[in-house]
Amino acid sequence: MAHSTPATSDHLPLSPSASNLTNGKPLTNGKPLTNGKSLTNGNSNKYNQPESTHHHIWLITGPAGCGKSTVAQFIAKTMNLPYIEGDEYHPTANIDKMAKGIPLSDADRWDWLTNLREESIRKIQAGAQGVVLTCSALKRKYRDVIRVAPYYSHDVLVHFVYLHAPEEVLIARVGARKGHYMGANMVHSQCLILEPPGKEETDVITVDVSASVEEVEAEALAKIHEAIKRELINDS
Ligand SMILES: Nc1ncnc2c1ncn2[C@@H]1O[C@H](COP(=O)(O)OP(=O)(O)O)[C@@H](O)[C@H]1O
Ligand SMILES: O=C(O)[C@H](O)[C@@H](O)[C@H](O)[C@H](O)COP(=O)(O)O
Repeated sequence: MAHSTPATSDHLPLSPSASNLTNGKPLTNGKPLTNGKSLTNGNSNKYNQPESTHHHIWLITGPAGCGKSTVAQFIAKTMNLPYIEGDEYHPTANIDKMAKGIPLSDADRWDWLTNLREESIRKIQAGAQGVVLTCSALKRKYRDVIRVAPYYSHDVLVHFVYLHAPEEVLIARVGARKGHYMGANMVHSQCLILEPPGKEETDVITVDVSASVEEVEAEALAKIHEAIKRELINDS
């Protein structure tokens, strides 16, 4: 994937950079994608979710080993939505760095984050009802990069599903995972910079992932359904 010169670490990349998929143009002209029609039709619809008039970015977030990929694949499959694996969008330089145990800097992350936002919007514009995206999004300013998605595509709602567990649980899970560039030695650096979402971040659903995979998946799905129902109430 081609990447432009990274944005500097002291500003948020609110505008698309040269590498963005839209050539710097907003992805919509401010028109809702649905013309006000419902995107789904009750719980038995093909999306397996409550009726919604919005498109969604469901960002599954948290440090390495918290279960982002595991939970995201389940949610995407259950809700019949495309899955964007954030790890696949890192430039080689980032992967090489992480594989050597060197934490990424803010500057290393900006283009990655904007690309994830762009790819999410592109999939929605191509017809997806929503997307399920994995990204550690450890700091609030990283989450804010995704939060500006509605600026480019007005009816998109961004939700974060924040998976958390004690550091020792994360270290054990990353240590047991095979074939991933991220070593267990990286978990501590991630926990050091982690800014857990505060109460003011009202678009965040929090799930304790100390429980079994099945329990965590069920809780995340139930909380997503509740969030969609809350939207319906707010819209009415
Ligand atoms: N709730 C859970 N209980 C036990 N093991 C889990 C749980 N969730 C994920 N795992 C395992 O932990 C490891 C890390 O999960 P993964 O989904 O790759 O996390 P992330 O994408 O956040 O780094 C994987 O080997 C996965 O099978
Ligand atoms: O599965 C994992 O182990 C993580 O998702 C991991 O790959 C990593 O956290 C980011 O992709 C790197 O970015 P950050 O340093 O911003 O977390």
